[in-house]
Amino acid sequence: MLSLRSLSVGYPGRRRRPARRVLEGLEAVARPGDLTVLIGPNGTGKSTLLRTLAGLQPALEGQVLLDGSPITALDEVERARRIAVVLTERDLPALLTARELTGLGRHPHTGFTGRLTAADQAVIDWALQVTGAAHLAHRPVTELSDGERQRVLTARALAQEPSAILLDEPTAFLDVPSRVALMGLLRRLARERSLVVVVSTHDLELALRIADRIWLIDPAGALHCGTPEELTLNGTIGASFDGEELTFEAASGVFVLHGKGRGTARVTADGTRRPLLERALTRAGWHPSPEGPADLAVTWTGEAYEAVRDGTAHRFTSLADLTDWARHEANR
Ligand SMILES: Nc1ncnc2c1ncn2[C@@H]1O[C@H](COP(=O)(O)OP(=O)(O)OP(=O)(O)O)[C@@H](O)[C@H]1O
Repeated sequence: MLSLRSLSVGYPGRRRRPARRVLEGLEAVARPGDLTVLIGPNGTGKSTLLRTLAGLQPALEGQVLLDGSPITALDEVERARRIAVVLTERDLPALLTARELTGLGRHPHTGFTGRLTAADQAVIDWALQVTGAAHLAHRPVTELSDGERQRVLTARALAQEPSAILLDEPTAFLDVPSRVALMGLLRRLARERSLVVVVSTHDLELALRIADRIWLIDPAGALHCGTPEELTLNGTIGASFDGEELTFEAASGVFVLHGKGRGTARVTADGTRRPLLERALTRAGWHPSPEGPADLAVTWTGEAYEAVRDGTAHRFTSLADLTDWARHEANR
């Protein structure tokens, strides 16, 4: 269990530079077996918090406890055995291959000689395999793409076989299927190995779908903890991320952009055509209104789209023509 007790994080003052207190009075718990996802707008302090949890920078106040012991009481080797961290590093040691870099994760376990046993090699193979980096094993790390490097850094953390793993935006450079796969892997590892996993991301939609627990830092610096559904239902997600032109729609779990001059649109269509039509009309500047009167009614007849606006019917055989027209009408 990783616990935050009255924790304040930030940067101490130096010479003429005043101290910068980024977050204060944090109370939270990340349980083994859970995927805990840290979200929050830019600059709210996610990286600062993760670095503090990893012991890479001192807390300004309060404590971080791992299984009840303050992390400041652990010596460096013990801390490296128990906590792995994946930061958004770009400067990696030159001349190392991806496999050698992953092997560095074994160092806290290899003792004085640093020699890797067959068991260590097996862990390294496993870590490269599960992160989808096995094919990169012999490539120099300095020649990897951003996404490839991210996989290898994650492999290094797994090779450490820690009890807690902290990752700062590990999905940032990954393509969409790989993002989902990595988050899925982290959740599986949390469950199977009873690991504490705390991962930050800007991918709110994925976070809300996959996290067991969310830690949300709001723009005022308060930390909210709960399941994705709790934080959605109590309005915390909306209050933190909604903007003038963007709303988080709880039911669909996606952000919706709304334009100016929007009216309501009712869609009649079967199957997946209906939500797709609603999405296309939303993009065109209309607000879907499943029931009741609407400014625009669109019906899929089986052959064409019939749109009724101000008592006049218009017929479109293609969705592109319908949305072009709807966009024009929305701005009329
Ligand atoms: N070395 C530093 N010294 C002083 N202030 C810093 C330092 N590093 C970051 N900050 C400030 O601390 C605040 C939090 O930064 P942090 O990088 O933790 O935010 P974040 O939530 O991870 O942001 P992002 O989503 O953009 O990655 C920001 O205002 C940032 O300017």
